[in-house]
Amino acid sequence: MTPDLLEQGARRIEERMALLAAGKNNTESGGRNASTGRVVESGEVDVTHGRILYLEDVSVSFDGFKAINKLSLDIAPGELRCIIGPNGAGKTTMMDIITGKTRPDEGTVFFGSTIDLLRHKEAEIAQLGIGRKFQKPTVFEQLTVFENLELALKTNKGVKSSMFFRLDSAQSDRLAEVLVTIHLADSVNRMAGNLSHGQKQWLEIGMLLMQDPKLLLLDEPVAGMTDEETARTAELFLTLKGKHSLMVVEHDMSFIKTISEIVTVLCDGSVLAQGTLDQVQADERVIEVYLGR
Ligand SMILES: Nc1ncnc2c1ncn2[C@@H]1O[C@H](COP(=O)(O)OP(=O)(O)OP(=O)(O)O)[C@@H](O)[C@H]1O
Repeated sequence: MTPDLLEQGARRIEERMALLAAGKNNTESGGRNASTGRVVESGEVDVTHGRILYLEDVSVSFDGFKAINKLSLDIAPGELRCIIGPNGAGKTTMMDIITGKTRPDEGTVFFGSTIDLLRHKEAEIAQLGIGRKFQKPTVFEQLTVFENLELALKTNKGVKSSMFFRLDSAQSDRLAEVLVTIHLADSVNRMAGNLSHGQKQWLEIGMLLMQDPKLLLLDEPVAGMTDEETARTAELFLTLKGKHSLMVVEHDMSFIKTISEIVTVLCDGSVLAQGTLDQVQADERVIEVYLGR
């Protein structure tokens, strides 16, 4: 993502924060900025409207039960958005819809302003630059940290080209950079199976980073981590913010407090509240359904 686009994203977040500070809790997906008319190169996501992800009036039912109900939200380029909400609120289903695993019954889901995600299959969406990390780490335990990261570059390649795959110098540089980012530079030759739970989570995030995703969806990334690992994960996410857009679903409020700018509260498949953590924590409706009295 170019500094130009990141600046636009940052501006959009600042505008949102100013709105929120003024007490205008914007839970709608409206408020589109006028296009700057910037020319978008092929392979790049068009964020000239200040959005990398845009959902409008999305609904899906399972056996007549509305798991997602007219859900609208959008995310700015480079933003780190936290999503909270009670069990069954629809957080995972929302990620399933964004990544093409579940098709909604109705609604709009756009990546940037030109890519209609509902027209793409799951594998294509990953290739477009949306990476997803599930709650449980799924690294290759019998391979080293290095091999896991190297493997992440081979995915989506044919068997033959995978066999003869060699890192070029740009890829080697990227791998070295990712190792530092995920705090595993000292563990490059360790078997992934011997890493701690937190380190496995970081390695899996590193595998996603090897593909340089524009948007990362992270489902309960600090569940099961020690306090120290959680603190380092917060550091990691704050490093990623700006370079990537992140959507983080988490129940750990102290973690959310460390990393959050805007927090979206989902309930019954739609946005119940949105704002800074202090704002949503003070919202009676959020206290009622999620945070408890
Ligand atoms: N494939 C499915 N078939 C039937 N019901 C489903 C399916 N997927 C999700 N649901 C239901 O939709 C609702 C939303 O589930 P979802 O997993 O998205 O919630 P969540 O907010 O991620 O919850 P949690 O915090 O517990 O992970 C739940 O009531 C769930 O049982």
